[in-house]
Amino acid sequence: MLIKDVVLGEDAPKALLLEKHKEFLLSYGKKSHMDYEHKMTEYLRMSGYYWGLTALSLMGDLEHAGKEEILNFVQECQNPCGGISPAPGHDPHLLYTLSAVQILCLYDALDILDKEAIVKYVSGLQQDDGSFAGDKWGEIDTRFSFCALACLSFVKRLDAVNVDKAVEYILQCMNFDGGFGCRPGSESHAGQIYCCLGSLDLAKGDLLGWWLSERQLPSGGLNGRPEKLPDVCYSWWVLASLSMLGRLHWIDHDLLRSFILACQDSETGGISDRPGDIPDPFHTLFGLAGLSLFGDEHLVPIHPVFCLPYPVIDRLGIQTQSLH
Ligand SMILES: COc1ccc(S(=O)(=O)N2Cc3cc(-c4ccc(C=O)o4)ccc3N(Cc3cncn3C)C[C@H]2Cc2ccc(O)cc2)cc1
Ligand SMILES: [Zn+2]
Repeated sequence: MLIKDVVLGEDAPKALLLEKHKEFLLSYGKKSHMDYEHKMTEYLRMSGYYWGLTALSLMGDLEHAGKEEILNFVQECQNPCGGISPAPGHDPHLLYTLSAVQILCLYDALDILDKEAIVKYVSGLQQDDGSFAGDKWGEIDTRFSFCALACLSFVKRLDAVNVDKAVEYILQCMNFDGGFGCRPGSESHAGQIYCCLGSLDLAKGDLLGWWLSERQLPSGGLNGRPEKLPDVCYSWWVLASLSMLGRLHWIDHDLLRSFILACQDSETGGISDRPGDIPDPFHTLFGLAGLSLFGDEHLVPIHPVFCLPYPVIDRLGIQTQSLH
């Protein structure tokens, strides 16, 4: 059977180009040609900051990013309803509320936001069936369950929502193949698995561990679903999920490491989804995060549920259920 995969070129990077990635992230958005891309990614700006800043934090370089400017940006994006927008003038959404909270955790600056307002916004998005809408427009997705429960965990207010109903709903999204989808009956996807496991933070199961380990291809890369091409960001979704399941060793670390290293851009720095593609902060974070989960000696260890460096989680004194 033909397996969809890529081939790692002989000239692909074999070492982690840390300094290049720091340059890539610190200069991202400063270049003139960024005007168009900058405008076109305004709708995800808050998440873009989270991805870039967390990647820098993994490389121990957060202090070189403009803290004051970023904290002001976050404050500008909080709405009276308590929700946070991706950029000033955009609607608040759970995705960007989580990104903002994660950014503030990185800087130990949660206090600059109205926490009660955030709690009210997040709890107000839970539906009768336990699911969460992403914003006032009502799209339901297990990604938003994760955003809600992670946000409330950071501010230690999980009591503000019906966690049992949230878990009950997520379990309804578990498929026959052990995976999870966006809503009951939706196809299994590694990203949703990450979100559901993170939300549940309880589920175990060889069936799911097996489905996840089956994501590794001969190139060493991981795909998000059977028959799909490998992609660096699945290194995170799959590995973080396996880490939560206590089955991280079910993936060949060396093979995946060589795939991630091959996805680095040795010219500009940054990591792309597959070898030879354009790098971006999103894949740079999740490539580094995958290596961090493997315990790369050059990277700060990352928490598999909160996707933030362990020192940040430890400093916040947040306990997550020990899964193994
Ligand atoms: C360039 O095309 C996209 C497509 C989807 C998105 S997204 O916001 O819905 N999103 C995150 C994402 C971000 C980027 C990206 C480029 C530049 C930057 C600056 O910070 O970030 C690129 C891709 C991307 N995707 C799409 C993707 C990645 N790998 C395969 N695909 C199809 C993921 C997508 C969904 C998402 C995942 C995690 C998350 O925390 C938020 C959103 C963004 C740009
Ligand atoms: Zn990707």
